[in-house]
Amino acid sequence: MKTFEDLWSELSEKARTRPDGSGTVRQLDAGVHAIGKKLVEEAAESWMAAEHEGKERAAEELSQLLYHAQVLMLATGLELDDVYAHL
Ligand SMILES: N=c1c2ncn([C@@H]3O[C@H](COP(=O)(O)OP(=O)(O)OP(=O)(O)O)[C@@H](O)[C@H]3O)c2ncn1[C@@H]1O[C@H](COP(=O)(O)O)[C@@H](O)[C@H]1O
Repeated sequence: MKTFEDLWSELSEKARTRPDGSGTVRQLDAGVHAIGKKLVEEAAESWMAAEHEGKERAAEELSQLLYHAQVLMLATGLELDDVYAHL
């Protein structure tokens, strides 16, 4: 099973090597504003799923929220430790 740190390594590598067909590269090219909107959308979908759609759907939406949080971190030039420092 993939962890948060595993995903971070994978996305960092995608950002560095920019492989064809990567959705992450597409999102990074779209910029912070577009990524931020996607993050908010996934947050709302996570909330709705948790309140109305059950645990499995909530887990699915929350995984997408975590993904988009990492994309925003990459777009902003943040490292995991920069965020972990505030936990
Ligand atoms: N975990 C994720 C992940 N979670 C969410 N998403 C993106 O978020 C979208 C979900 O948004 P929605 O629910 O709104 O679905 P949608 O409306 O079809 O999304 P849109 O594409 O229209 O924005 C998906 O379509 C993906 O674009 C993800 N995209 C990629 N990953 C993982 O990231 C890694 C790198 O992916 P690539 O960069 O695509 O190679 C791989 O391990 C992937 O599994």
